[in-house]
Amino acid sequence: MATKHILIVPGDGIGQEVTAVGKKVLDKIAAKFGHTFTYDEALIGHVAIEATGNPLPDESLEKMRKSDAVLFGAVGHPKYDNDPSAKVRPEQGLLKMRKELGLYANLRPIKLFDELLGASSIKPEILKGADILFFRELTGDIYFGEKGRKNDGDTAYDIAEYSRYEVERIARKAFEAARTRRKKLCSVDKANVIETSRLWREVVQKIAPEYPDVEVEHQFVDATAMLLIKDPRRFDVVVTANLFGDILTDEASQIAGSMGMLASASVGDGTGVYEPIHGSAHDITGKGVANPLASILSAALLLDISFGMKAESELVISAVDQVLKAGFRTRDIADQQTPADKILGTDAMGAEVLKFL
Ligand SMILES: NC(=O)C1=CN([C@@H]2O[C@H](COP(=O)(O)OP(=O)(O)OC[C@H]3O[C@@H](n4cnc5c(N)ncnc54)[C@H](O)[C@@H]3O)[C@@H](O)[C@H]2O)C=CC1
Ligand SMILES: CC(C)CC(=O)C(=O)O
Ligand SMILES: [Mg+2]
Repeated sequence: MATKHILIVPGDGIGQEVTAVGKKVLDKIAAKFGHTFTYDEALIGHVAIEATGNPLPDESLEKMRKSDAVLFGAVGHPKYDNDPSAKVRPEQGLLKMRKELGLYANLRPIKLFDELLGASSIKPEILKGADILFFRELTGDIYFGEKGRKNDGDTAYDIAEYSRYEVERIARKAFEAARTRRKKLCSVDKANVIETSRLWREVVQKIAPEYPDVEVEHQFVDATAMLLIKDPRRFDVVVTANLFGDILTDEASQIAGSMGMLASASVGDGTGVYEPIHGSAHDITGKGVANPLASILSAALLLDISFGMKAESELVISAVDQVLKAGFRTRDIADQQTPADKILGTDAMGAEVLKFL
């Protein structure tokens, strides 16, 4: 029995809707296992800009630092997406949170629940058994380098930068994880063109002999985008830079059936942040149809990684599995065969998961 303090940071759009469900799952787990989870909430993103003018107020950051773990939703608002001139933006809050908390490793498990074989647009025989763990570097690359305009605003630039140290620490995490899985590591870069990628490959090649039990391959990012769809089962652990990891994992979400299925853990030097890989999804915000399973599975990662509560985490994953086996679906993972009465909204899906906890 443990006492833990969890910060709930729903953010914007469907972040609000799905994080509320993730919190209910944590509550139920605490009650079932006799743990005491205390909670607080903090602002980030558009809601924080509206309230304070700042996408990540100091107060939110302080609360994050003092918590044992953070359950985060998403940031983003249509108002900014189509206004390239906006200087203060919700996404700045997210990037600052990652940088300030030293969250350099973003683990994105691509796990296909068997019941969802039909939900993907990829053929079931190609998909069955796919199980990939992405390590996306999260505090470097083009997202954090100097950016700006010159020539009276007619030319824009973003600088991508990686140090040897930054590459090595994420690569080591990926090697360690591969050791506990199928012992295969694919390092993804664009070393045929990009200098940061050449450093990336050099570092991975240099430390690889320290992990002789792990089979390493290097792939270019463009080929990887193709191979993920052609033969997803060829991958075990994948390690890559921030931008490539962002794009490839949205693509890989189709292996799991939907963006609404993919959870992630952002970890590093300080408090771990657990977050769906999806954004604030303006197109479905407020409709009550968002899939809460990514937030629920993020809560499962939180229990496992930040609290060392393996049994609790496994129970959450098994509850999701049972709900899918019982035939319940949110709209994004329903297919032609799903009866209308099995297609649930966000809260109803959450309620079904709670029944199995
Ligand atoms: N981690 C974060 O906070 C992220 C924030 N964003 C922000 O989110 C906003 C929207 O960006 P988009 O490119 O539309 O990406 P998105 O991930 O929000 O949505 C992409 C598509 O997936 C669907 N989708 C996403 N999550 C879902 C769920 N749980 N259940 C059912 N369907 C789901 C959406 O309806 C949409 O059609 C932007 O402002 C963007 O900057 C985008 C990605 C990540
Ligand atoms: C604002 C973006 C960096 C968020 C995103 O797309 C992600 O983290 O996956
Ligand atoms: Mg993304």
